[in-house]
This record gives sequence, C-alpha cells and structure tokens, in this order.
Amino acid sequence: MSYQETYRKWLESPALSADEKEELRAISGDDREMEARFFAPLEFGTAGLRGTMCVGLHNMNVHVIRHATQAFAEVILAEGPEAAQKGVAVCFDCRNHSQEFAREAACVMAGNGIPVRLFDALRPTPELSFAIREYGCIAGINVTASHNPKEYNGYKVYWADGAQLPPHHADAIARKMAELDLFTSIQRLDYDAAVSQGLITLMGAETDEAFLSRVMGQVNDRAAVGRVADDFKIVYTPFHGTGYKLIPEALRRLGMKHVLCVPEQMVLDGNFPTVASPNPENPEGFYLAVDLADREGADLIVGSDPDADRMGLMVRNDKGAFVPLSGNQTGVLLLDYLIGAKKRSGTLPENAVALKTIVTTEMARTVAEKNGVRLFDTFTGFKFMAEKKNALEESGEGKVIFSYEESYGYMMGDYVRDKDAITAALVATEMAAWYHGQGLTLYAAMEKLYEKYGFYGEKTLNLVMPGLDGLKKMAALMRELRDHPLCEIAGVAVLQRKDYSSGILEDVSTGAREEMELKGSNVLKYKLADGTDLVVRPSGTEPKVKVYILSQGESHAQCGEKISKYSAWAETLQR
Ligand SMILES: O=P(O)(O)OC[C@H]1O[C@H](O)[C@H](O)[C@@H](O)[C@@H]1O
Repeated sequence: MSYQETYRKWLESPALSADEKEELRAISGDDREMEARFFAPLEFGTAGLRGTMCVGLHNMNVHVIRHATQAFAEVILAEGPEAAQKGVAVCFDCRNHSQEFAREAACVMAGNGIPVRLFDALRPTPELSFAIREYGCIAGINVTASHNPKEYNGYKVYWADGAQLPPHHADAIARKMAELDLFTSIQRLDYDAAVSQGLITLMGAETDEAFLSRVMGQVNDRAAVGRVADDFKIVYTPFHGTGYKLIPEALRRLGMKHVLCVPEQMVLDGNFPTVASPNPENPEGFYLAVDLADREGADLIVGSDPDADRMGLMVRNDKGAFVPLSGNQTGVLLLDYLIGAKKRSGTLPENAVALKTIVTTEMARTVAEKNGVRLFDTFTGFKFMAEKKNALEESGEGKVIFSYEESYGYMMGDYVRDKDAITAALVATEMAAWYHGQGLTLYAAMEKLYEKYGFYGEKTLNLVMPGLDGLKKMAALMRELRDHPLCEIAGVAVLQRKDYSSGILEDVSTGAREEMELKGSNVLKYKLADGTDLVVRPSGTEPKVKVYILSQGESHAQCGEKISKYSAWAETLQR
C-alpha cells in the first residue's frame, strides 16, 4: 500500500476519533509529512518501538500501541494457555500519554484473555524487569522513550527472564504485526470491565518494597558510608522522571544523611521543562544540580534519566569544579570498586565475570583481567547482556558481578535483566563515600586508575541522518564501507577488520579470515596499528550512524591527539 493509500485508510477508519481525523486532515496538503507518517510501520529497534507522538503509522499513538500489543498477545498465546496465564506486567514512565498507552496495552492483553499486572503509577524501568521475575510473568511491556526528547514515546517488550526481547523473538512480533490489520484485528476489553473481571490487577507499594529490599542487598560496605555520612553530601536529580522516589529512599537506607534533591526537577513532568534533553549523557542538563551542589558544598551529583535506567555522575575535578564522568569512566570505576569491595568482604565469586558491549572501553577488560576476573563482550543493549549472563550462569561457566555499556547503563545483582539506575546510584554513592573516606574524589580516583591500568580515552561521534533520506544514506554508508574495505584510516594502518554482520574477522596483512562468536548485527570494527579501536554502526534508537573511537596511549594528551585525528576522519563519513 502506498503512503497515500495508508493515509486514506486511517482517515476513513472508525477507530479514529474526531480529533485524530482532524489532525490528519490538517496535513492533507503536506506530502512530505504524509509520507513521513505513513511510508512504513515503526520497526522494532535496539529497544522495541520508538517514535514521535502523533497520528500516523510511523508514530506512537493508541492505534500503534494496540496493534503491537495484539501481535505480542498472539505471540504469547502461541506459547500455550498455561504460559499465557502467567500474565504480563505493564509499566510506564512520566511522559505525556505514557499512562494512557500503558492502559491501552493492558486492555488489549486483557481482551485476549491474558492477565495483566499494571503499575498503579509511573515506575522505573528496572522495577518492571524485577516485577516480571518476581511474579513469574511470561512477559512485560514498558511504555517509555527513556532519555529521548519530549516529543517521543516508546514501547519496550520483555520476556519471562525480565530482559527485553532478543531480535529473533522481537521479529516474531514484527511478523505478526505485518499479518494483522492495525484496526480490525484488535481484541480489547474496556479498562473497568477488565479490572472487575480480575484481568487487570494493580502493583503498588508492595512491589516497591520487594524491589528496594533486593536493591539494598547490593550494598558492599555500609561502614564506609557510616564513617563519612556526617559531612559527605550528594545532590540528586531525576530529570522530572521516575527515579524521584526510590533513589532518594535507597540512599537514605544506605545511611546517607545529606541527600539534596533538585527541587525543580523533582516535579514529574513529561515536558521536561528545565532541560533540552533529559539525558544524563548531556552534562548541560545538570546546571540546576551544579548550582545547588555549589551552594551547599556537595561532593557528588547523581542523575537518572526519566525511566531511571540510565545514571550519570558529576564529580569535582582537581580545581573543585563539577565535571561529568563519562559512562565508560563510571563503569570502569564501578568495576574496579566492586572487585575490590567484594575481595575485601570475601564475597567475590571464584568464577566472577564482567560484561560490557563491543563499543565500550577496553579499559574495562584491563581492569577485569588484571584482577583475575574474566570479561566478555556483547552487542549493544542489555537484552544481549542478559542473554550472556543467563547462559554463563546456567552452564556454571561464570558468575556475572557487573554488566555495563558506555551509554550510562549498569546492571548488578540477580533481580533485574536491564540497566538499573536505582542500584547503580546506590553503589556509586557507596563507592564515592569509600573514596571520600580516603580523601579522594571520584575524579582523583579515576586518575589513579589511569596511572594503574594505563591511559584510555573514548569519544562517540553521531552522524545524524534524519528522515527517509537518512535511512538510505545510512545504508549507503555501511554498504560502501563493506564494498571498499579500509586498509588505513587517517594514515594509520588497519590491522584487523571485524564485520559483526557476517561474524568474520579479517587480518588485513595476511587476508586470513576467521569466524567470531558474535554475529548478526550491522556493526564494523577496525583495530588500528596504534592500538585504537574504531567502531561504526547505525543506532538502533535514533536516526544516526555512530562512530566510536576507543583509544589508548601513554598519556591523556596522546589519547586526545588520537581522538582528534579519528574524529576528523569520522566527520568525512557524514553525508
Ligand atoms: O546506540 P543505540 O542503538 O541508539 O542505543 C543506545 C542505547 O539505547 C537504549 O538506551 C538502550 O536501552 C541501550 O542499550 C542502548 O545502548
């Protein structure tokens, strides 16, 4: 069907309200807008569906939510009646329409006879992952666009282990969606009817408490906090989102006496009025936190994104000014701290393992291996880390103590299979308190790690390619890099090329090829003669190709020079 036909189908459907039809009529003369909204359905990417909120096939609205949920329900029903009766947990964040979309998803599951446990109000993403496992649900749904700008919303799907669906399973939903008519295939029960029939039940404070008690089990060294609690101060911001309740509560339970929350950003608001982007990866959003921390003489700033799966830290540098720690740095600090704390308390498993993604700093490998801990790489996304954790632990091959990716995601413990800002904020605060007791800021602690393990520097360049043209440009760039394999980059020889799509590693000088364990993802990785790794991949969540520069050298200056050189090269890839 052409986009014009799909547009007309929507306009004529009785499923659309008068307001929705009005919105569509308003774009009738705008061909580009019509094409952008109706050229194709949204695809399941790194984290399920994500799009801007408006009426359209390529957007987030109740119709797309119902359609995806009908397809998901049929995938669940195919597992048999016993599996379906385990039910689905449904969660949502603070975004505009999130609660409405979550209720719609619940009503469609109920209409298919599948029981739903719906949160009574917004909750952090990791609490959903926990609830699926805790209540033995078959699956989960989360309505959130995580850290994206306010125009976006998203739909994440989880399976019984509490992890987001791996690609082969998500593909089954996508295939079902293609088979099912978006309007006429939907089986939906009204919310009140579903509640009165017991098909929708609510989760509330009891689930928070069960989750928090597991989170608190991740504390390694409460005494380290007790020793500094009188003067160690932190500032926390939830960026208007779901971390607002449980993170301050977890920090209080840790024994922190001075937790100052940024009042303007404690206000739940899907318009994120105080920030351009509610993403702890963007340090600009921390300006209110920095003001408060400077006024109050705080030592550390912790922030979580709107669905409280990402966590970011701002620390005082050697001049006393607040600077961001990158996700790579925070992960390295946490990994080193956790290994040390667990060794000190005698709780480090003998076969301890850490996980990171292929685009995360190699410094983590050095830290792990120098401490006798194995480290494995996965593709981007916690579904892959969850899969690896399950496989290693089920086979008895290893016990995962920490998993992380550079994009500010950290996972600890056994009760979640997704990134978890609640536990990460707790352990990062404990770690900062432990260093504070030795007169060190996290900034100083990071410098010591560089001296101990070697200098590393990372940078990610985003080659933004929006719209329909952008999709084509991204595909063309990846094709070109495959059709004309690079032998040198910015004048430096390429030693190895890894194509994670085919799973082939090629030695450039000998031409020898071998199969890698990881394959099936559109990612290219180059190992260069100066020790740098460069990775090129299209983002699964935003219209951009990401180029990751992972350098190492003898000093910060040397890493910096390499980063500038390869950044200049990466910019030449922008179409
Ligand atoms: O690099 P992208 O595909 O855009 O993904 C960036 C990030 O998006 C989400 O937050 C996912 O949950 C992460 O696992 C991922 O690292």
